[in-house]
Amino acid sequence: MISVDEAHRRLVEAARPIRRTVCVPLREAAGRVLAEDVLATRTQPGFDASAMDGYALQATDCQAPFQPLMVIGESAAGRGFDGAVGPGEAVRIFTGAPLPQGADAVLIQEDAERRDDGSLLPQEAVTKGQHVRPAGIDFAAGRRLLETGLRLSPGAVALAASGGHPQLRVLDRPKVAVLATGDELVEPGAAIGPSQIIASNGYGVAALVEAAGGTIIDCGIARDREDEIASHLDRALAEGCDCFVTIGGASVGDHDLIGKVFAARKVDIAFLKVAMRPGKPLMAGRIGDMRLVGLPGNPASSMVAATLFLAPLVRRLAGRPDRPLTRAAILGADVPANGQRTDFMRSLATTRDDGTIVVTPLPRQDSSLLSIYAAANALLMRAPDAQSARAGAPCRIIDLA
Ligand SMILES: Nc1nc2c(c(=O)[nH]1)N[C@H]1C(S)=C(S)[C@@H](COP(=O)(O)OP(=O)(O)OC[C@H]3O[C@@H](n4cnc5c(N)ncnc54)[C@H](O)[C@@H]3O)O[C@H]1N2
Ligand code: MOO
Repeated sequence: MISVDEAHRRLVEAARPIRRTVCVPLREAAGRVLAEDVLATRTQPGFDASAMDGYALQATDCQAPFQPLMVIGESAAGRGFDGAVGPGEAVRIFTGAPLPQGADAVLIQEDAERRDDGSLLPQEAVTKGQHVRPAGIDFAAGRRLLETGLRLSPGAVALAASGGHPQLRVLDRPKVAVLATGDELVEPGAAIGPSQIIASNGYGVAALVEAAGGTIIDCGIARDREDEIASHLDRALAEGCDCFVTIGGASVGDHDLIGKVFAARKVDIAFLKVAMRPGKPLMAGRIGDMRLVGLPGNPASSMVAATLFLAPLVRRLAGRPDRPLTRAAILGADVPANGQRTDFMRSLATTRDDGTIVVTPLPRQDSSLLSIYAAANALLMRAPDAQSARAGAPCRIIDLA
């Protein structure tokens, strides 16, 4: 049995992003990871542009004592003025419109008096370049706008659009096959016999995988037969899955077959047990590039192990940056001394006005209780052999939301 940290090193920290890439339209690009640099195909703005509504003119014509200027035309966004602005002249201009030739500044309309004869009398002086956005002030053609490996934010997507890209090449989503195992399992909504239960864990695990950037291949439910489980594994391998996840059958009972299947398929084992509660019977390994994760069957065990290991693994494979797993909090209640395994207690965390997070374990910690797991918004992490601790003591939590 190895520690949580060592298991994390072997499974998560050893993983590298997958190499498959796909092209996606911009509308689907947010949140994806760029697979190549994005260069500007154009200069932005492509022309000197007005930053304000007002009048384009020559700054030397807009100094006290002010003289009237003749307004010779208009430049609007999308429809520039064709002529040139000479001495004693001005052009009505709007935000985003091209600065006409000859002009070198914009007088905002609040500082301009239009007279009955149509001429313009400035009320304030302007400096050369005032309220003008020079061509290329945002970026020039050829500039690298976004770098390979970046996770695309909404702003980055907009920048790619402005750079002239209708689609982007991004990393493919890691393909994660999920197989529930157990003779007792039926799908939700199906007829359920005596001594059967509903296969619920896969739904929670799939949601975690998808939130981490993976895509799910739902293998359904396998009976407790080695050959049946192994054939799902073989198919996942043949389909080029990046990860094959089993649920249940990871422990030591006669019908717990995942270890046997791993052995039969010569899985390169990373670990077979982790010193944690819940989730001790957690297995991991690889065959070639495909990672295998055997999650324990108890619902809270499955979800805790998937939160701690599978989701960060998928983030890694997806090329997303790692996130710190834990954060600081204080205890909202006294807690007893811990045993030898790292304990992850299903808990409620609340944030005080001063930002302090206060965490209180829920009253029942049995790993079969999904009602408790779903009510929790955090896991209180207790180190192996931790002493009992009083309310108010510092601690670490893992967010579940
Ligand atoms: N003698 C020992 N017995 C057990 C040990 C041990 O060390 N020695 N470990 C216990 C721990 S800890 C856990 S956790 C469980 C996990 O064992 P398995 O991974 O083999 O899980 P199963 O036996 O297949 O199932 C356990 C439990 O969970 C239910 N289950 C299974 N799959 C699903 C699913 N997809 N959705 C909902 N519920 C599921 C299953 O019906 C069982 O009730 O082993 C302990 N035993
Ligand atoms: O750790 Mo099991 O995962 O205690 O229920």
